[in-house]
Amino acid sequence: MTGRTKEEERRPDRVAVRRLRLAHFRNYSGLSLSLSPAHVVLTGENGSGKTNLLEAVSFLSPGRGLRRATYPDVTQNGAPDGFAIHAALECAAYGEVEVGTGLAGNAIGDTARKARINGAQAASADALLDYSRIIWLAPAMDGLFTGPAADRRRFLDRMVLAIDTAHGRRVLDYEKAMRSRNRLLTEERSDAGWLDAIEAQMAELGTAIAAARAELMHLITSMIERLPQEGPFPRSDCFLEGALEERIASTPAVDLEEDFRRALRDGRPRDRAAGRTLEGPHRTDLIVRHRPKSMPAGLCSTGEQKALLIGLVLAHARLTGELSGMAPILLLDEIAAHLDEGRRAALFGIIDDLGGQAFMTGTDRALFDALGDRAQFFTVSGGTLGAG
Ligand SMILES: Nc1ncnc2c1ncn2[C@@H]1O[C@H](COP(=O)(O)OP(=O)(O)OP(=O)(O)O)[C@@H](O)[C@H]1O
Repeated sequence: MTGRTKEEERRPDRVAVRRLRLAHFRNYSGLSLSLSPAHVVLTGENGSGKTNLLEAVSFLSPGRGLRRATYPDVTQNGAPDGFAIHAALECAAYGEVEVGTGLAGNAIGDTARKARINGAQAASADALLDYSRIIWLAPAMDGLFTGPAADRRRFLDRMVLAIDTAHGRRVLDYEKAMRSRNRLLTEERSDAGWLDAIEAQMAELGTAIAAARAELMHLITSMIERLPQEGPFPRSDCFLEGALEERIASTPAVDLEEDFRRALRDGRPRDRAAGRTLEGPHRTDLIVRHRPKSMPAGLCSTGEQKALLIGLVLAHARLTGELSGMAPILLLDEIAAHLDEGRRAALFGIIDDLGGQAFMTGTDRALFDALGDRAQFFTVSGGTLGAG
């Protein structure tokens, strides 16, 4: 007997950043911070380093973080030896673990960022997903529903990490194979055998990517169904517009991988003329509709889009917690300032209920007063932190 109720047994474990050290990251020459497991509120003037700190935490997951910055950009101006981020994470499931990441020297590119777990180099930054899940919401995402499909695809692919930690790597491998195919097609006498091999790889990866996205859509839709009808953030209807994903839903019996491979082969003259691959999961779009208004998200007002996005991100956070067993660390950049008092209180209630540690920023400390001792407060100024 554990003495825990069924409800408690289902609750994901809290993962908390207990120590954070930064070296040469953005405007932080060096930072050493001890934290309690409570939420973290960072307030300070514009340009003081609040978002930079959230960005550093976002680098404790694979990918290019909440700003999608290049690694030279996040390295402090003038620092010759790259940047380093170290954190001690605490979780009931594994105790405490030291994770680290950084970039040495002038290395650039997605594969260059290294990850260390308890001092040992990991095969890739994907290993960080075994110790925490990090989900963010930042002002840069405000145009998600009106901007390019590529941004929504990236958002979608990050959501898929909730069910498949290898998904990000698969997407990168697919894109690399596609770039090789595009290059080969432009050559005057391209090697047909080589093209066959690349297309077979694209078909295998592309079908797996589409299947994982379709599965995620199914799960997120069921999660949204379980949320209260009259919550503070509107519910969304999400679906995928993409040939492969649609066929997975409508004709599951077909051998999609073989179909896609054949489509790529048959499409060579068309793609050669276009100078790029015109069919595949790299063209998929995530369509989001505002359910109460029955309207495409892109047609909603700025405030409505923001509320819809918050709702979607919180639904994803809940799903991630349920599937991984770890309540995600939330990075909420400049969110509280855009909400009225009622919605702000509701947001604080939801993040408590999700069970994870949340990092929040704003210029006005008073907006977070309601958190009381559920949060630790810091003021940020010129890349240094003081008690808030
Ligand atoms: N590579 C870098 N090296 C040194 N400083 C940098 C680097 N990149 C950005 N900065 C500085 O970091 C500061 C911005 O910090 P940040 O975006 O975290 O501000 P913020 O506190 O979130 O501000 P706001 O309230 O305006 O969003 C700017 O002054 C910028 O010049």
